[in-house]
Amino acid sequence: MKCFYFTKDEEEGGTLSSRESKVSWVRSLSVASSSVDTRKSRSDLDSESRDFTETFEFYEFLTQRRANDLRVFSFSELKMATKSFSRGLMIGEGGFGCVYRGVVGAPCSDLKMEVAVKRLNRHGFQACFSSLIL
Ligand SMILES: Nc1ncnc2c1ncn2[C@@H]1O[C@H](COP(=O)(O)OP(=O)(O)OP(=O)(O)O)[C@@H](O)[C@H]1O
Repeated sequence: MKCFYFTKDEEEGGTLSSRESKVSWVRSLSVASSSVDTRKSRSDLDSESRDFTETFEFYEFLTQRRANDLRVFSFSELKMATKSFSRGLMIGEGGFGCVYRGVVGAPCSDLKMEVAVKRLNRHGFQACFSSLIL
């Protein structure tokens, strides 16, 4: 799992699509990072920025990691995937934080995947995920 720091400005909630299906993951974090829009300029990103995941620095980080063929999810995406870390979706708790059931979508597709999302305790603004094991 890969974890990231985020700012405290995350306000987005969200609902999940009703078109959810269980998918066996061959690799967690498996969606290619090529989905990152390489045409964005620094000024485009900075003018759109609301949190670290939308800054030019984070964008650079994503493009540098392109070689490993992993998709990096933003905190907003994981927050939405778990309905704002709903207690009703909590499936476990480890030494470093709680684990939630969630659903994430693949880019350019209606495919939905069930995942386990761990929200780390430190400041409460990091999260990571793996495939859901039932
Ligand atoms: N991929 C998963 N699918 C389903 N349930 C999971 C998954 N990962 C964790 N869980 C649930 O969450 C609980 C806590 O998992 P976690 O990985 O946080 O444990 P841990 O290794 O003790 O944690 P930590 O690394 O924080 O000490 C597990 O016991 C399990 O019930």
